[in-house]
Amino acid sequence: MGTQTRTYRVAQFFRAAIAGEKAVAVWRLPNTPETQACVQLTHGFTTGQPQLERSPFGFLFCPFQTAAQHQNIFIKADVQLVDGELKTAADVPPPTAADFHTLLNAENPNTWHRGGITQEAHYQTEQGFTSAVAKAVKAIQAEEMEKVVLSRNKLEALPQNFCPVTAFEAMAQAYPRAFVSLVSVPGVGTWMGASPEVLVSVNAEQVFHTIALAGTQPAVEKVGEAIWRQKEIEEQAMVERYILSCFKKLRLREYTEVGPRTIIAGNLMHLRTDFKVDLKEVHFPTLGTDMLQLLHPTSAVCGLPKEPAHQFILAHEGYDRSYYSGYLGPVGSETGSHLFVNLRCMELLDQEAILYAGAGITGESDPQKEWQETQHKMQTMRQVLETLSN
Ligand SMILES: C=C(O[C@@H]1C=C(C(=O)O)C=C[C@H]1O)C(=O)O
Repeated sequence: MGTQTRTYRVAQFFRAAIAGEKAVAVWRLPNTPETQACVQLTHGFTTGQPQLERSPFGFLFCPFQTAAQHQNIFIKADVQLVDGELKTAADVPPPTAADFHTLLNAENPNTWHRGGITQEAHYQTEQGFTSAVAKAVKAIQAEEMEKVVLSRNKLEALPQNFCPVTAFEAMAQAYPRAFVSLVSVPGVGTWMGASPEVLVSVNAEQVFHTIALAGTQPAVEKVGEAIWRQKEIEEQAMVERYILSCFKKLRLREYTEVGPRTIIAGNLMHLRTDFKVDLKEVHFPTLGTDMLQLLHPTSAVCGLPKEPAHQFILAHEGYDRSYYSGYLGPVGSETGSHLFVNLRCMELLDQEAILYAGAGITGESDPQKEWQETQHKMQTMRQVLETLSN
């Protein structure tokens, strides 16, 4: 009986990767039961602008804005865990694979990779956030831009004996419709989240998919009874328009558009419109890569027009978004590439987590309500931490 036929738990896989100083990703796609994981056995996981079509199987993890300390990361799936079984990529040298097997069979500690020395983090206060929102409203009323997404971060204590894989499992159970992930990269850090937002996805049948997601309110029992104000309707329509402008830039005219519909994301509801393109029909095999380049950061996390909104964020947000509102997900897999916006997420420090959330600001925004909205969005991760401390 060889080690290949043994089955492993996700926690074993994750802990072996951490003990071996390797980059590792664990994820579960929306509305699917399987948890998948991959580890890269070599170093050198920074990458340039992603090329989805030519990519080997792996996991992308990209920041809001690339900088020296926040680079695009690609975790090549040297070894993957599927239904408890290991699959090793053909190009992995046998001694390298054997070293990882040795680690897998050892008792490894419950820990995770930490980020660099950039953790002189600033945390946005209620006063700081609401005054940035008030400034944004003025700038929008002065027609300097139409919309800007302002966000903030918050430090929360981790429960005693916190285990990231147990937290991942709790998230996966609590949020079946979300993209649930746990990513840990040496020198970069450890992030986990339950994202409601597809950025770019191209499935095995070559169908491209993206969504316009915006507008937020606490979830009601019956989605059909949701009532949306003009502010949210317009805010979401801006995201739609932005996606359509990207299609136009690529001279793409054949797509399907469904929505906006009300969807539930944890304790919240959003408005969502789905756009799909059959890449075989339109003969546009690189649409995924091209749209990724044009879309990120979308007006759901940055604003409209993109440039002035981006500049406003850098000037007034008052902290470093790092990988929050970047994007992440598997690429080059048997089922295609599925990238999501890194939202409803947190970054793990030693004893604490940094939670992140933002809200779309328009000319009608009320600073206090926008602060409440970020509180509600942070609840997605806070609930997971609460479940684990009980
Ligand atoms: C910015 C976030 O969410 C985004 C902003 C939304 C909004 O402004 O209503 C809604 C969904 C997301 O596209 C976040 O969760 O931090």
